[in-house]
Amino acid sequence: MNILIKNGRVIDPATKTDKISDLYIEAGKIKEIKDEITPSKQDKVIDAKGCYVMPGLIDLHVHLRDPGLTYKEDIVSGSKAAAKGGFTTILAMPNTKPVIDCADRVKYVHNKAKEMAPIHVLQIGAVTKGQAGEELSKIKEMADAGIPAISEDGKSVMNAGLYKEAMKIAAECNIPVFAHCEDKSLMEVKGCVNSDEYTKELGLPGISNAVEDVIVARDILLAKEAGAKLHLCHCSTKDSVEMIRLAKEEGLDVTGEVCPHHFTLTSDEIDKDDSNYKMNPPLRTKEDKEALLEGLKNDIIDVISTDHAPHSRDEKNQPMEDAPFGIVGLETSVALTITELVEKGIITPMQMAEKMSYNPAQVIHSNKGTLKVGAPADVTIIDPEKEYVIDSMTFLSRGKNTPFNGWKVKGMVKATICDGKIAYMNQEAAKNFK
Ligand SMILES: NC(=O)N[C@@H](CC(=O)O)C(=O)O
Ligand SMILES: [Zn+2]
Ligand SMILES: [Zn+2]
Repeated sequence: MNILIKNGRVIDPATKTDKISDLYIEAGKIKEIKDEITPSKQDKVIDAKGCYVMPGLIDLHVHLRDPGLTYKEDIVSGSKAAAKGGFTTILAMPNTKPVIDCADRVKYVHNKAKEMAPIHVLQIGAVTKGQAGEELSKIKEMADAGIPAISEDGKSVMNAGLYKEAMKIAAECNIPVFAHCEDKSLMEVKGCVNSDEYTKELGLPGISNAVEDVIVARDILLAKEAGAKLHLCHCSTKDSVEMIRLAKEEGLDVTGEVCPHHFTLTSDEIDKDDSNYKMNPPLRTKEDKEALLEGLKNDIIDVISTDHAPHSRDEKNQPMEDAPFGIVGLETSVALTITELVEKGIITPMQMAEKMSYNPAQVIHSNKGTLKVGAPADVTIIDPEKEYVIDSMTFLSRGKNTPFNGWKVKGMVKATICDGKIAYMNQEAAKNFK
């Protein structure tokens, strides 16, 4: 099937293109971008007037919960939710049951995804066996099986010597290390929200900035000595941003990601009785959020990822202290990025394409994230003017745990095309789809 996308605003960071054009997809590849392309009879035509046409979005940080925790999500439900959210590639974190720490488990995810997912799913390998922090997992074997990165996400590897060994192996395999930065020994017992005046008033135990910051500092120093490429997950504090700035200034191979909830909400907006405001790291102060926004604006922060962390209703339906950390994000990320960042003039649409597609591709040394002629036809079409109200009941994800239910937002995914095939098409858009 050949697809002609008409009259869209084609935004491609790789070629520095930002122009109203037609884009033609043939045999799964980008064939041509021109002012005006005339469709032949058998072509599918998508009217993209008023829409961004971006390289397919890439989410470096997703929890698919498969294997073992599929009551929360699985590869099929998660990848369908991702396609609806505009993503053509997602990276799955290895904190499943069992943990993904050997090649066979990587292959299980890749094979199931190839068979059943509408988009590309890449499985990340754990740093240590069973994420127990004691013995390294089979990193080389997993690298041969195609992992794009290693990560202990959900926790930090507290044994710095062991972590440095892992970093050296990752460097040899030419894959990055994705770091979840958290020193649990620094947080209050049952810490569940940021440590500040407001949460103290609420009587909730806290997680201070240092819980994150000391490990960010450590991991940058370890990566420097190990010669590894380090990607810092879900940065939430102002000092994280500052340390990434310094690392970059020094020429280290360090990148940072921020999640929509951290650039949208602050700790003083937490509803004490709603654990959908509980995630790790926690919502921080206005000062931290400002630093994240500044980091996004001046490109210290390279990547916007979701940290999509689905949990069941029963699990989340517990008091703040007892509920698990995490919220879903695949189906709200584009709207929050447009509403909070693009509309407010913090980043340009070009920067949005960089942080949600081109830069994530660069982090994992992928040739995706571009609309160059000849590239695989992974394309996302977004209507930035479309206003709607977020309704978690319409999510394709099994997880409905979001603090953004009922929020009025702007920016809707119209279509997601993966390898030249329609992975998702918005109902309304489908009506005009010839
Ligand atoms: N972010 C979260 O709050 N939760 C994640 C773990 C993680 O990303 O650290 C999860 O797996 O549920
Ligand atoms: Zn994490
Ligand atoms: Zn995570």
